Amino acid sequence: MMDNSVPTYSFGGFLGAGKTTLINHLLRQADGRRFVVFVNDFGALNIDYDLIETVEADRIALSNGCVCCSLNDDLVQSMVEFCRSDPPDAFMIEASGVANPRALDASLQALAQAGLAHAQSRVYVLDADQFGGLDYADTEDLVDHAAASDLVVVNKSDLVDSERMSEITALLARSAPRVNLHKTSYGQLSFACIEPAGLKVASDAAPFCETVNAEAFETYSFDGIPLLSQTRLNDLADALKTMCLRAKGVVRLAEEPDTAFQVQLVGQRLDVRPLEISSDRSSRLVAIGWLDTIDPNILENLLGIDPISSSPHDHHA
Ligand SMILES: Nc1nc2c(ncn2[C@@H]2O[C@H](COP(=O)(O)OP(=O)(O)OP(=O)(O)O)[C@@H](O)[C@H]2O)c(=O)[nH]1
Repeated sequence: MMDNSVPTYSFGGFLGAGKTTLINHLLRQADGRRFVVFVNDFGALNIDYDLIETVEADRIALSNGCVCCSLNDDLVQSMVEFCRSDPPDAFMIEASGVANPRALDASLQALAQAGLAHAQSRVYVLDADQFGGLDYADTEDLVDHAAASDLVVVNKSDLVDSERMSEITALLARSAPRVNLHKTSYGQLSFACIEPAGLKVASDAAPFCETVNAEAFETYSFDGIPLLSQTRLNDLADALKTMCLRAKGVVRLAEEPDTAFQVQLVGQRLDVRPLEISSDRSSRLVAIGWLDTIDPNILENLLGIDPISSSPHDHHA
């Protein structure tokens, strides 16, 4: 029975660590296999959905909640439907950047018992540049989440020197000795590395645990943003840097209205570049921060519209 069940790869990691980038890199190695990718964005708009490349993959968006709690049932139901009607070669689940990776374990165990799908490997992406920049308790959380995975991908190696990278890998080796480690830049990892056969260490089965700190975050989502001048975009970037942990979206500039630009902010690092994947969707932005750090009036004024939704994380464990 297990033979027919669909292998499932799950991807966790803090806001902006590089989960989507890694998944896209892995999808480019699909080699004829059909993947169904579940993308869970934190916020009412699923920006990642547009950023996942879909050469041979189906994308399913799970928005406005978190697979760690409120969306778990939606995810399981959708996986069951695929397994019964049109099973893919594999599932990939990108958890939102605020999810505890353990929260998927119970669902995957239930699907395995039903002979439908099973956890193939649990991948955790760590941002080498941001790691340690959060406060102590949050850094502990990341290490704890990493320890609950089979494989930790220490990403953004291009942004840190070798000494810093060695400190991070030494810390992980001490705190999470039973996970496999890979260092990457832009998620450039061979698919073979995430296969069980590619894992050198057999990790402990992580106990299911309901602790998530997701309610510590708030998010504001804006849809239908009018054309922005370059100056307005610069002011927006400055405001986001002071208030947010993470922002992402697609905007259009008055100076170049036919080009959609993707906006990516992780910590203080801002990246604005033309969107490679064509999108006819409206201009959108999601801003995520710690609770009570975002002033929505400032964003409303800069964007010229009200948020379509704002929420502290709606946490129902
Ligand atoms: N310099 C550098 N930037 C990277 C690397 N990997 C990803 N990025 C950039 O970091 C930003 C966030 O990457 P994503 O792949 O969207 O991160 P994510 O974990 O999916 O983000 P959330 O789902 O919002 O939590 C984007 O601007 C990426 O281009 C890397 O290795 N080096």
